Amino acid sequence: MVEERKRQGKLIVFSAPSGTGKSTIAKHLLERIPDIRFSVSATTREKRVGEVEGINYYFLSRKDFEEKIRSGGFIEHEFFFGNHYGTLLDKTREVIESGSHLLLDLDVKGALNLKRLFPENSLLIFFKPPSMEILEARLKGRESEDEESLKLRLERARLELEYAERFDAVIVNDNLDLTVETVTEKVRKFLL
Ligand SMILES: Nc1ncnc2c1ncn2[C@@H]1O[C@H](COP(=O)(O)OP(=O)(O)OP(=O)(O)O)[C@@H](O)[C@H]1O
Ligand SMILES: Nc1nc2c(ncn2[C@@H]2O[C@H](COP(=O)(O)O)[C@@H](O)[C@H]2O)c(=O)[nH]1
Repeated sequence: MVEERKRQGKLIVFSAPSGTGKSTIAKHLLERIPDIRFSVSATTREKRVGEVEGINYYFLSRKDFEEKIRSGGFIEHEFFFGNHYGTLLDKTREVIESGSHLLLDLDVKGALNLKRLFPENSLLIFFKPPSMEILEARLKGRESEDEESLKLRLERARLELEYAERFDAVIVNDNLDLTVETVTEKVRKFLL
């Protein structure tokens, strides 16, 4: 008897300058397509008010994160804003081998590295803010950053925007409802 191989899940990657709206859009997409799971990354940054271990991130000490890098525990990892961020190998494997799809929220370098590892099985979506002024207002409105962190994030935003054209799709996140509609349609097509 020929054993049928289980279909592997696909990877959807969101990237955008910090504060553009990735997490907000992700929340809506996950409500609309239940077959997608959110990839919980590991980070060494401080937990924000309201964030929950294992839901938003796995919050690791710098020592533990660096130990995990050495033992090959990450598919990809990057260091920016003074902290490590990384996608856990075992969690990712578990989800895609179960046949569920995975939504990842990664910086531009992490996203492009993932594309190299999964060229056929990944869709990279880049979100642009309508303008730098609106991006700054969104970051300030979130009340999550101090002056220094705000400055770092806006500086990095300019650099990240230069990577947009390397992505499979680029969407300006102006009107949230419209963005969610557009993304949902693109993702549904990709998952067919
Ligand atoms: N289309 C939109 N119009 C107005 N405000 C928005 C829109 N999308 C997101 N926001 C708001 O902008 C702020 C930043 O959004 P969010 O936290 O989702 O960004 P992010 O890209 O995930 O940031 P980070 O990369 O730092 O996690 C939030 O307060 C969110 O409510
Ligand atoms: N390369 C990776 N980038 C990641 C990962 N997890 C999150 N991120 C990116 O970090 C920034 C900042 O996040 P914040 O929670 O501190 O605001 C954000 O733009 C994410 O896209 C990861 O595992 N790898």
